[in-house]
Amino acid sequence: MTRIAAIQMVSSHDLQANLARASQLLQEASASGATLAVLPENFAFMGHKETDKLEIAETPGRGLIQDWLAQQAREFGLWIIGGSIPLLDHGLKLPFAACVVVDDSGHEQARYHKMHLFDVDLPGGESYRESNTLAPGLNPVVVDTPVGRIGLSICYDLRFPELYRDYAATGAEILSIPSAFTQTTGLAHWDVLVRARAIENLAYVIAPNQGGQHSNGRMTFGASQVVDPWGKVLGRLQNGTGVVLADIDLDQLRQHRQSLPCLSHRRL
Ligand SMILES: NC(=O)CC(=O)C(=O)O
Repeated sequence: MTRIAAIQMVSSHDLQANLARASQLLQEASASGATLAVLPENFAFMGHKETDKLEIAETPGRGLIQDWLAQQAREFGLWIIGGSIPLLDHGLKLPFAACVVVDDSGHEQARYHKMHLFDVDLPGGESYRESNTLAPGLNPVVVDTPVGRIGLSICYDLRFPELYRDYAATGAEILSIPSAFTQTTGLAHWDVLVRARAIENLAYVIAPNQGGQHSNGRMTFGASQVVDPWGKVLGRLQNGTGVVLADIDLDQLRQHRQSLPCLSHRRL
């Protein structure tokens, strides 16, 4: 059994304040015995305008937020999945929303770019156009960690089950979904989608969310959670900042996959 932590935050436009709060929560996770912690989407920064993120964008492998991730991992002896930070690759006009995974020595082990961008007009009038300020990622990414094989994704990706099916087929045992789900869509869809991804893939899901009112006026849903392969919610936090802890038991996962082998019953 290995303990993991989903970190819930209410990030603002104050980068230093966000990193200081995240650090307290990572320390709490480590002191509670976690081996790996996942920070939510936009953990380091939620600007007033969508374009504000361009000001804090870093180049892959270099920058204040990536250095901070490495230092925190070393200090607390944690693997950290850094929900998302804007990373601008050479020659590109727009950054990726990148999920950077560092090991407990502070070395980067994987990097995933959010594949599905949140371009929506919701019935109540809320509109989002992530593709104005972000480039879409092209590839699924799995990473082997001391906790198990993890399939990486970010927020809106949650709505695309084929990504997680691909991860299950690649041997992923844990699905990581750091998010900043809106209050409106979270209320309607978050819990059911998170549990569905766990049940249909017989995988653990770790889904840390942003949860509260942000300095830009935006409301996010919270309800960060860890779900086991049978769909049981092992831990959940509705609002505000905090740490959700859960124990991963890969023997139990294998038993579930053996007794209900729907992953090998697929016909398409
Ligand atoms: N914020 C997102 O990327 C996605 C979201 O809120 C939703 O899918 O709903």
